[in-house]
Amino acid sequence: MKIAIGSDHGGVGLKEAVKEHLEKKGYEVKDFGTYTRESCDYPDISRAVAFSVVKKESDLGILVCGTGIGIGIAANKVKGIRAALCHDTFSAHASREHNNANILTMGERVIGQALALDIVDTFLGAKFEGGRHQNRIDKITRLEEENADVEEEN
Ligand SMILES: O=C(CO)[C@H](O)[C@H](O)COP(=O)(O)O
Repeated sequence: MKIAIGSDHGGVGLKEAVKEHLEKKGYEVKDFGTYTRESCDYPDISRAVAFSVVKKESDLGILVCGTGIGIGIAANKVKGIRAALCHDTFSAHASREHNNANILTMGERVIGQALALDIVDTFLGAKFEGGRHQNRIDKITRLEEENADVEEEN
């Protein structure tokens, strides 16, 4: 399985830990940066990881910033992305099983590394259940189309 990862300066420590963890487990990891604590803008990283996922170059993505919030908000602007902020394992498996999330986001300034790695394992190990949840995902997808219609009207 190919996993795209990325972070801003506020999440680079946890991103590096996630990368090492995944590589040890045999995942193919595509790292979109950043690589240092030098300040950068998280939407640039969201864009790179989200595009890798929607273009199917990667199966799933993992994004880390200080809180996990901004980097997820930006990723969710990309059509086809369902980024889920998870700081507990219940949310991590539910985000896959119910929401078919394709990007996990976390905040390095919020949770410890051991919990974060459990969340990563839980997210990657869970599967979308389909059924009634597929109808809801289809409605989310239709919202993206409606947004495009609104843009055309203006
Ligand atoms: O969590 C974040 C976005 O949601 C960023 O990591 C955070 O805003 C960066 O802050 P600063 O520039 O003060 O280091």
